[in-house]
Amino acid sequence: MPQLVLASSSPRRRELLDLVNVPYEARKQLVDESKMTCRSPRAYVHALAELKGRSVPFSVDNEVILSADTVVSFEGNVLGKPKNREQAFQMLSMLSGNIHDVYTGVMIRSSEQETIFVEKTSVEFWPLSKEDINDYLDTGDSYDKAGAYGIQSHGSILVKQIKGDYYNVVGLPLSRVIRSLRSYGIYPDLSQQEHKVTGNS
Ligand SMILES: Cc1cn([C@H]2C[C@H](O)[C@@H](COP(=O)(O)OP(=O)(O)OP(=O)(O)O)O2)c(=O)[nH]c1=O
Repeated sequence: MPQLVLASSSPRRRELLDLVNVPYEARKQLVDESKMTCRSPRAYVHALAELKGRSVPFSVDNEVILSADTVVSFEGNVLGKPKNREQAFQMLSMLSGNIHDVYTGVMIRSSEQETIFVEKTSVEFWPLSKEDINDYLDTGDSYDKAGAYGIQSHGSILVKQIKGDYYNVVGLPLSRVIRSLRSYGIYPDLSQQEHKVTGNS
């Protein structure tokens, strides 16, 4: 049986694989993202996903390595994680009332085959006042996330609508990843899902 290795320290990417019960082992990748030169967002996440994927060696024969990189792109600016509150404020001010794109690059590789793709989701923010932004920054949710927000947490309040895969914004385009993993012999264990029925009785 092929073994999936998630080359990532992102808690979000782990949670997303857990959501569909894909068994994996997480292994930290050690790529220095600050050394990357800026290019188009699509080329950037493609190159970083590949660098991260190749930085984790196979430790046994039947491993399948999965890596990813996510950025926010707005009017030619590629936004990664903010370094401090001031930068986070600038990013959110830029995104306020506008539509931006979130790109995630994904690499899947085994000793026999490789897949790399990039998924894009468009996100529209509500117009945000300085107070809205400062209230959000006070939550501390911004700092480890591209574009300085987390759509899955307090940042959901900032978002008016999205077009594309929601999970792509959170860091892994889940349905496309799961579909690609099939060709590597890796499948979600859907029998483990709990079925909870709620309602009036
Ligand atoms: C836009 C957005 C990004 N993010 C996160 C996903 C990614 O973890 C992070 C972007 O940083 P990445 O460099 O893609 O990933 P990472 O450094 O967290 O983890 P690793 O490289 O080890 O895999 O931003 C959210 O969680 N929610 C959002 O709404």
